[in-house]
Amino acid sequence: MHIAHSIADLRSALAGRGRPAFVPTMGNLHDGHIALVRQAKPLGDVMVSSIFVNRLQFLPHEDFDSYPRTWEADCAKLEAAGCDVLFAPREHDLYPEPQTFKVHPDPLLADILEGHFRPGFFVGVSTVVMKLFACVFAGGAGTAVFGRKDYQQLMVIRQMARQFALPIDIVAGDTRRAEDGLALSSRNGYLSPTERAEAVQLSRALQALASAAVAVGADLPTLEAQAAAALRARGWQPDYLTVRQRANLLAPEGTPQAGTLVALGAARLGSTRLIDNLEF
Ligand SMILES: Nc1ncnc2c1ncn2[C@@H]1O[C@H](COP(=O)(O)OP(=O)(O)OP(=O)(O)O)[C@@H](O)[C@H]1O
Ligand SMILES: CC(C)(CO)[C@@H](O)C(=O)[O-]
Ligand code: BAL
Repeated sequence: MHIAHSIADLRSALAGRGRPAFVPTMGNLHDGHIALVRQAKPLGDVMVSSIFVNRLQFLPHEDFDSYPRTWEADCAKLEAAGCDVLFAPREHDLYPEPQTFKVHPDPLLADILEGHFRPGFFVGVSTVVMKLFACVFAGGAGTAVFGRKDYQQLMVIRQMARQFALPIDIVAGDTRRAEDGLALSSRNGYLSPTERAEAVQLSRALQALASAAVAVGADLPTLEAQAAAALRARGWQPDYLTVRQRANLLAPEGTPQAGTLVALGAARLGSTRLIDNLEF
């Protein structure tokens, strides 16, 4: 596996290697990331991953400084999974001057849910992903794989690729879970043992919300409030638990078609903020 820290080194490592299949990450890799790498590998001629903790997508009070950085273990996992080129720029390699040009996604999609509770988050994500794409796909077309766990992020990136006519196929990877059902996430490492045992309740709450939502005469706002109250009673601080249309993340209107909805949730357990979702 070739490790490139600079854009110039990345481009020379990729020159003449064909179409990249790309998996961007913030490192501290777990089996969810590695599943994306394995899924991406046959989708291109050269498998590229990136590790970059992107300051632009963190609010000042968030965990940019404490975000887990596990460089040696990450390299070993990527190499074992068949990654050909790892792009790991330092901050000044990717942002040699202040990034004043930014990608501003559609507020209808990006200022709700995650974007409401993390203002500016999707500007930071879209900007860095556009820049990573410019670095990795300099030679032309390819494929990039993103996890469904970050459901809204996947939708924002898809819309960005479509509206900018980027020659990049955006492919979704399923959410990998621990045995108890907790979605794997780098931030799970912040949980105490007691919190870790409790953490699966977020996905259970989404399952219960989804089941209740399909009952005849279900009143979604009431069910959503009840789902949040049930988590609050267990010691969580929910940001949202909600049922939305998969197509646009807006609230469903009328009687939705089967298989068009998604339950999404974000909640804090102690100081750890977790997200999850369930299509139904
Ligand atoms: N459990 C998972 N299964 C599949 N893909 C995942 C999973 N968790 C994260 N991903 C995907 O991996 C890519 C990189 O995500 P990231 O490095 O932020 O990991 P993360 O575990 O989600 O971290 P965080 O805890 O910071 O949200 C994203 O496309 C994300 O959706
Ligand atoms: C896509 C991404 C690598 C951009 O920093 C990040 O948001 C992530 O890891 O999901
Ligand atoms: N997993 C998406 C990146 C973030 O939470 O900052």
